[in-house]
Amino acid sequence: MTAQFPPPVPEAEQRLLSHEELEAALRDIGARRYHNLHPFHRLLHDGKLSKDQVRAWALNRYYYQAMIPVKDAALLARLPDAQLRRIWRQRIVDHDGDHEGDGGIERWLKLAEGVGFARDYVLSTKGILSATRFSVDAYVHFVSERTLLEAIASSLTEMFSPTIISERVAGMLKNYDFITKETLAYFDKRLTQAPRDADFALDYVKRHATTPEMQRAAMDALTFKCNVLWTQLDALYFAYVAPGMIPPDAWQPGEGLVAEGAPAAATAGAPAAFSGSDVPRLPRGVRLRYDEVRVKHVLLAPERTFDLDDNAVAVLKLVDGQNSVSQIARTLGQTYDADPAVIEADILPMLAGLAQKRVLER
Ligand SMILES: O=C(O)c1cc(C(=O)O)c2c(n1)C(=O)C(=O)c1cc(C(=O)O)[nH]c1-2
Repeated sequence: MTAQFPPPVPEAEQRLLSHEELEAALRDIGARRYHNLHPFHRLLHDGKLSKDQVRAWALNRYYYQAMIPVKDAALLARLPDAQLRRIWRQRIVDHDGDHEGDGGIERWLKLAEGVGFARDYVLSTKGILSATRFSVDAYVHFVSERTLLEAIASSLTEMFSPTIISERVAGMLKNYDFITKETLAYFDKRLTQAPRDADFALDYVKRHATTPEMQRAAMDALTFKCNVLWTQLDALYFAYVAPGMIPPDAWQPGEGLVAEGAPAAATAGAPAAFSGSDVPRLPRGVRLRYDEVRVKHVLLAPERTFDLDDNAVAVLKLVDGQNSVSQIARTLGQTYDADPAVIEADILPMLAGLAQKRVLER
């Protein structure tokens, strides 16, 4: 196939834009490509996502938050003068805080805990989508490798973030009963931090993009960054909305959560009791198997085997990640001609016991 010649660059794009024209061109990029336009955000803000889909967003976005100060440290290291470094270092403080328990990363962890995650699971980043990692890492590399002007221009998406943040906070509070103001506290500070940062970066770009090529490079950097944000939402949509193809090793609903009703301090310890509406499932790597030698069913977990009594086997055969505890009890009630309520009362402690041994989750 023959490559097409690139279209000739229109005259207007080759001349130096005034500061106002440059700002208008940058804003136009945001108006067409910022992630407020992405269908995943529309669903998120309009209350159309399930709790698990909101969890997937919170979990993946943690990686972005965690890497922002790494990106800013890479940029800081390239700034040639003390005054610029003094200004830029505030961004690192905003995210890392001045002491333990402070800062944006900590507040994002609170958000993730607020939707049910165990802190250690979020910190491990093991459940995030590869596409999240790729895009965020691409941002860090871009800032490390491109010109300072491009690195600073790539942060200009923040010009558009106060609008999306206000819309998101209002929409999520209105539409999800599991979201509280405390859960979303992360965004409070961003409403003042983002405009401050964006104003500085915009001023820098206007003053330092002194040729048409440099202005074009700044616009391309902002476009790149819009794509960094957009790609993360594409991946979330594909995995958790439609077609719902969760890649191997990425977070599966039910994983990494603190059992509902359990106090936060018990995070790393035992999961709390199940209720009838919970949908139990076997964690990744755990399987129900018939052991030919022992002539009985066992639960196979990595490097462990659990013996099961007949009742547990009957229940576990119905654990498929779809049936709730009450549905399982009803099916068993029909099979054994017994009262489902009595069965449910019997199996709830059994399920909690299995969860305690980490061979069952919801
Ligand atoms: O909630 C959002 O939609 C959103 C967007 C952006 C952005 O536009 O890059 C940032 C943030 N939040 C944010 O919280 C944040 O700390 C941040 C830092 C940066 C950056 O590029 O340095 N962008 C953003």
